[in-house]
Amino acid sequence: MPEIARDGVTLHYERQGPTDGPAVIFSNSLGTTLHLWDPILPYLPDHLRILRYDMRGHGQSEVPDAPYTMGQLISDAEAVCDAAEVRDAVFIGLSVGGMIGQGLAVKREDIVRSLVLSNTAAKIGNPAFWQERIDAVQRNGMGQMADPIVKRWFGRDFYESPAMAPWQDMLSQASVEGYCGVCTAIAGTDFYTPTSGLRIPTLGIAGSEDGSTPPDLVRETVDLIPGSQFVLMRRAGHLPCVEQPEAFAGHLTAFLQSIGHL
Ligand SMILES: O=C(O)CC1=CCC(=O)O1
Repeated sequence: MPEIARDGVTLHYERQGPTDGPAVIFSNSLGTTLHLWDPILPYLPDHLRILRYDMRGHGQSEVPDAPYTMGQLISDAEAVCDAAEVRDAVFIGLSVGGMIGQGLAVKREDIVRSLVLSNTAAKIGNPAFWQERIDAVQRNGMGQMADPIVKRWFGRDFYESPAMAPWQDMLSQASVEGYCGVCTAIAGTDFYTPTSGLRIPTLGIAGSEDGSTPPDLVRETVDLIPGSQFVLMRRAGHLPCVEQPEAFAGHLTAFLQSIGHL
């Protein structure tokens, strides 16, 4: 079970694929673990070198006391990439994972050669919105909050299907401390200026039914980066890699081909 310690916090990560394959890093969303990406793995090319990790406060990574900062989340991702000796990679980040990707791309050009920004933005919500979420989670616990949050994650068809249950369970099992710590990091992040300076190939992915980061918001962010591509996935919500894994992997693979990463 590979893990590293940074800043006194143990971070869990997993690797798949050949060590000499083209590298991709996956970074997941608030309240999820690295298993968020399980559904797309069977549809990706075999020779990719895949790195996934759990953010601090999530999955099998340690849960330090909240609050956390975006700088800490970015430095954690950087430390995982350094430990796994991953360079020249495509960073695929969903929601807060996409914020981490934007920050790491600014900080470490040697690690992030290209970005996939799925269901994310340079700024998500505002401090009052996130404080309300923190208060509600601290008052009610993750178990009670999982249903209203998951309702915002998925398009209607998926939300009403039995396939939704494991994802609601994942959220119910998240640590309140870790969840609230990351909410604070998101609340304090506005990457419009640094992201506007990025000059790397970028693909934006949005879901037509995403209530958390609607398509216009995703598009506004990827348009900050000249030459970026954008895909709208219809009938998908905030987690299209879960709802439509084959289509999501198809968009990803086509992008990797288009930038010569495959
Ligand atoms: O859980 C949500 O409300 C959606 C979300 C916002 C940032 C993130 O990572 O997930």
